[in-house]
Amino acid sequence: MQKTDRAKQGFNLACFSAGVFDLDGVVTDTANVHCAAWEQLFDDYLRSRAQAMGERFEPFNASVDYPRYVDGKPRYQGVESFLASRSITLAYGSPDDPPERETICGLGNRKDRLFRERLAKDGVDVFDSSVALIQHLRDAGLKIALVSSSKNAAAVLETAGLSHLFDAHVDGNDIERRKLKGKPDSDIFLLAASLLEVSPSGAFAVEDALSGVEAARAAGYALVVGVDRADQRDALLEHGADIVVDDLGELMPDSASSESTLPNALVCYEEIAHYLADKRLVIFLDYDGTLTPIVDRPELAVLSDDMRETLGKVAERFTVAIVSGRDRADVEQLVALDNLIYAGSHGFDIAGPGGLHMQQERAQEFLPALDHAEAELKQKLNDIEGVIVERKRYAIAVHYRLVAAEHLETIEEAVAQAVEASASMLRRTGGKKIFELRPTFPWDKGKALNWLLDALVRSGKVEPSDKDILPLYFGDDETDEDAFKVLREGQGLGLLVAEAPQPTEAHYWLEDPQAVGRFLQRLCNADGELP
Ligand SMILES: O=P(O)(O)OC[C@H]1O[C@H](O[C@H]2O[C@H](CO)[C@@H](O)[C@H](O)[C@H]2O)[C@H](O)[C@@H](O)[C@@H]1O
Repeated sequence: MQKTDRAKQGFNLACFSAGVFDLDGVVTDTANVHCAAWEQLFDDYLRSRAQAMGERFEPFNASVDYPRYVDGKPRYQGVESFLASRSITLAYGSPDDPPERETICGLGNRKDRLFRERLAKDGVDVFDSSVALIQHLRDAGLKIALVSSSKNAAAVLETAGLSHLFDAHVDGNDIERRKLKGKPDSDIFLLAASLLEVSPSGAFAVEDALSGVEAARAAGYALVVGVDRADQRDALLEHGADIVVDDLGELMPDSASSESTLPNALVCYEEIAHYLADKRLVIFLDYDGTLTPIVDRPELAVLSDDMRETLGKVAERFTVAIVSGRDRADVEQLVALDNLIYAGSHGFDIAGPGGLHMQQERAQEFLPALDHAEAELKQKLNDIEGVIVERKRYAIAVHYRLVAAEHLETIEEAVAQAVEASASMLRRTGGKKIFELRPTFPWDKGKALNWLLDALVRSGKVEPSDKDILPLYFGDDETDEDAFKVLREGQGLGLLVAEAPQPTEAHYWLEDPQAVGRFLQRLCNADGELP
């Protein structure tokens, strides 16, 4: 599925009370006009300086210097920051300095003259999809503010005929008048929220500049949307964006499907956190596809150091159980944290701190059937390139991710025959490019989750005191649906990890393991009671 569809289906900005939009590069296509003006200013200046000093002229690099030193910052701050990167120090001067004066303010004013000349010549191009989204959100009752470091923001809006879209403005003139700090400081985002009379924790912010997403994140906005106009998706995420889109049209709800879409857990974090506030959380996490991305071979699914650190922090605050289709010993070794509970083989084998232990006794009865099926499958599938027959204590996974499509039928047939030959001891289940043979004994991740909750209460590890115990289960695969179903029928929240919302028993979705990490970090960073 295309990235566009993914975002469109999952994020409902209308669930916030307000939104704050940057101008240049988000609403109007003026970031490139700014960039061109900066380039002209610095190239002229650096060239004449190099000539005067007999040095080599090294031009402004629009794709590196603009995002790093200038984009999103107030004019004089941008001049200072770029010149510092070239080890050039100039007197600050005064905002009244004429454009010809060699001061920070003089150069800033020169850039402004160049920008205005370009604007007068070329006019303002508008991102129609951004305007349509803002109009839609206004119609849905949201308050909308504009934040811009530019002193030209009002002029740009006026020229584009867009002033009516915003309930409040904060721009470069406010920064100067109120002595605010520019982006990446949080000042102007905090001011925008206060002008709208909302808390940043109930609002979202939209930015295309690295300094901008950083500023919005620092101000505590519930959701920071990065708009990637310059091929810098990863950098936007690193600087604080929760999600990144190429175009704001991706966030426009599709009237045909919006009612049936699953809400995104990061977008609705505040809503979830309020619900969790007076509960005692127990956190269940699947491994493959949830804590690690899906990769070609099982042994390559290695937990990142960041995720391990996050899990460690979560476990300091909440009870955490890893519930995996893998063998318990395997997943224990991959996660390598000793204060967690591990449930392996889809919950057939459970162990945790304080002597917690359970192995389905009846599972032993299925071992001969599994041994037999393993031998049969290995023998039949031996010649098919790419097949992996992964024997686990209480299951066999037949992986076909690396197999050419023409062999799939043969594999499926061999699996069906192995099930048939097991005389009702084994059943086939599915997963991500795997067929699994599992005992017909009625046990799955959902039943394991219930068993664990009871065991935790019995052992006193989780006290059913004044707070309700609330399980949160994160999973990405078919076998996790058993757990989601238990939560939907009882209490708790299921969070599906998937590229896009899909039919599920889960309550929310998260895009990938990185989003799971971000959600967990927010949970464990929340002060005192959640949120
Ligand atoms: O319950 P889980 O912890 O999610 O385990 C489910 C299966 O995960 C593994 O297979 C899956 O991940 C592999 C590595 O990314 C991938 O190559 C494979 O296609 C996926 O199905 C694991 O190997 C299985 O044993 C688990 O049952």
